[in-house]
Amino acid sequence: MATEVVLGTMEGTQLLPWVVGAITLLLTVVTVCSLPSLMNYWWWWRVMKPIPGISPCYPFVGNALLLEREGEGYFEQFEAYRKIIPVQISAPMVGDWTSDKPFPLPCHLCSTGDKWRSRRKMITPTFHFAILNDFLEVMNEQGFILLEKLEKHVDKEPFNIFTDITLCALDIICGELRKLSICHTGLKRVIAEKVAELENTKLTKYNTDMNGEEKSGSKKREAFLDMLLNATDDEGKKLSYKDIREEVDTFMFEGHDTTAAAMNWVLYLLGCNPEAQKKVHQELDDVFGNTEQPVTVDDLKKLRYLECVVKEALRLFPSVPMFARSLREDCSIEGYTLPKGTNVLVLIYVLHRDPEIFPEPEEFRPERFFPENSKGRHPYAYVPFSAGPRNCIGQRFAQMEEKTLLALILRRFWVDCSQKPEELGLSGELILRPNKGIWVQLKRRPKTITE
Ligand code: HEM
Repeated sequence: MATEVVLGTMEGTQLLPWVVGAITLLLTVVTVCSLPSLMNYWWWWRVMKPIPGISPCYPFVGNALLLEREGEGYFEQFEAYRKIIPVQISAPMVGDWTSDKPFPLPCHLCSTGDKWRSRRKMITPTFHFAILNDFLEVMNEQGFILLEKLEKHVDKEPFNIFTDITLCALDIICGELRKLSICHTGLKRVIAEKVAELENTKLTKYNTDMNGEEKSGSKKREAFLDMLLNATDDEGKKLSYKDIREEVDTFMFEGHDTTAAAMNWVLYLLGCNPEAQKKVHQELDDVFGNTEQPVTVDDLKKLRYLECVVKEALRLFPSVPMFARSLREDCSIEGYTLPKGTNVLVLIYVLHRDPEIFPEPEEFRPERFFPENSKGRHPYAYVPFSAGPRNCIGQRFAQMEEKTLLALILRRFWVDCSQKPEELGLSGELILRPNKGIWVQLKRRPKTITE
């Protein structure tokens, strides 16, 4: 027994140097491997340190955990700093997705470099004026369906209008795709059917042309999907199934949530500001008289006050309240240098509340956007659709949809809203929306004749 204990101790003593050696080696490898990151972090820390911000901010721990993460509080905390505020998670060692690496989700919105450039070029014609005008028909169609849904609320209790508007926006952007949004197998089948349909159309067109017949006067309305199927890059290459699926996902997401939120905010703001609503009604009466005809492109051009209302609502409640960029070169803001590679968040919500540019920023004043009042305003002081080459590709589509649906709704109804700002449940996520909905009361406008 005593011999066994002595032998065991000797084996343990012989193993000890191996264990110590292995641990030392491991620590050396870890230190050498993390040295570049540590040096980089130290350098970053030194450069960012002079910028006043949320304190305390400890190395590696950062200060992001001190941020208010909910709704209005999230944005309000930034207003105190106004121009620039450094936030460290434990940057730059984590979360560096906006640089050269693609975002983990495959979509146009999140793609970078050559993929984004090529996609953007292919898709841009889809948003051409002439094509957008075709969408006006869909917007009117869906708008009238929405009006019928709203009819049952006239002269009744306040109700949450948010879902009705959102579903209408969804129907406009994707028509038959709506039912397939979460089912990619279904989408694949629709794409295959569309490809076959397209080939058929080409064949029919060829036969017709060969027979010297006149082209049919009724131009078939193209849906987004048809346009994506026809899009080609510089070398004439078409998008693959996977590419189309990615783009459909992007349009479904970007193309309805944003406009739906924006229209809801307009109804909320007009419901709380009867004087502005009266001006909208006056304009609608001037343009449409007593009729309920579908809205035309010419009508839209005449709705100038409504356009200012839409702009002012997007100032106060920008559907996309912030966006991120990675700096390609060093940048100087307010005398502080932000080094190349820094990830920055542009807080549109805060930018649009700068009292030097928009006096009494919390007030809803569509007149701010009258041409005479916008003169001299910095072009980047108001950027609900972002700016530069990565700005919103759907801006004109969104403005057309907003004005059309709002004209249809407000032509027929008077909107009342007594919801207080604190009852909105503002959520500062990717899209700025009221978590508790928009509660309005509808009254029929006396002048309109329902068809
Ligand atoms: C009121 C409505 C809308 C607002 C406020 C809005 C706002 C924005 C903003 C701020 C961006 C830049 C985001 C970023 O850089 O991270 C953006 C990008 C984009 N938007 Fe919109 N959007 C609206 C409607 C639409 C619609 C209707 C569509 C499509 C039908 C659309 C499609 C896109 C796409 C594809 C991008 C990415 C562009 C690119 O990176 O090349 N948006 N939008």
